[in-house]
Amino acid sequence: MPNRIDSPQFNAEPLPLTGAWKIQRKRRHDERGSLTRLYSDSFFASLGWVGSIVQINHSVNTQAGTLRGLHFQLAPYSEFKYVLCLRGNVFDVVVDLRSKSPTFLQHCAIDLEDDQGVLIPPGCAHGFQTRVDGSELIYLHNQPYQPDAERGLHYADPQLQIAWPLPISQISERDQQHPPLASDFKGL
Ligand SMILES: Cc1cn([C@H]2C[C@H](O)[C@@H](COP(=O)(O)OP(=O)(O)O[C@H]3O[C@H](C)C(=O)[C@H](O)[C@H]3O)O2)c(=O)[nH]c1=O
Repeated sequence: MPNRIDSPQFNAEPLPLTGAWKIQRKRRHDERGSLTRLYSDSFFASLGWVGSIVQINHSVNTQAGTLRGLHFQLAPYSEFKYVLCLRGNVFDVVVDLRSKSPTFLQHCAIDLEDDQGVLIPPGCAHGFQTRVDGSELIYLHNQPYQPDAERGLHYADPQLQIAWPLPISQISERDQQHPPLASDFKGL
């Protein structure tokens, strides 16, 4: 497992799932306010990111306890996803669905607050639960949104055993209805 990677604008720590990183943005303060860099192709290429940024999404979540996910896209639209927290605090979960991965079907959960983010490699599902009202995330994707290629895991799937921190306050109909993983699920 590579060690942490540092630059003047970021530092990145490897997560237990190969190719996933927790990223800390370094905020430059001065008397006017502050500046942070959200992304740079050289730094993210050093973490394994491939291709250009094809799409950027902004997720605004009114209530604490809101749960979104767990979502992933099937090949050929499986994607690198860089999820960064702009406001608030979220319990962020990445599930390894890569059939050949030593951490297949394992997940890692990390808290993200402002100036923190997570880089998620292709073949992983992503979801989060907000810990505070008004939590906002920005997503950078290296593949376009393809609804026909999108799939979901159920947040309470017994094969995943994810310990969500709060009672769920808001969740979409669709996210409540994802089927459980088949007991012989072979992965992606
Ligand atoms: C993701 C996406 C959605 N949409 C449309 C589809 C729906 O009409 C509406 C809300 O979509 P959805 O309920 O899928 O949004 P989230 O539940 O926040 O999904 C996201 O949250 C989880 C945690 C993720 O990791 C994914 O990036 C993403 O799937 O926006 C678009 O038009 N473009 C898009 O890229």
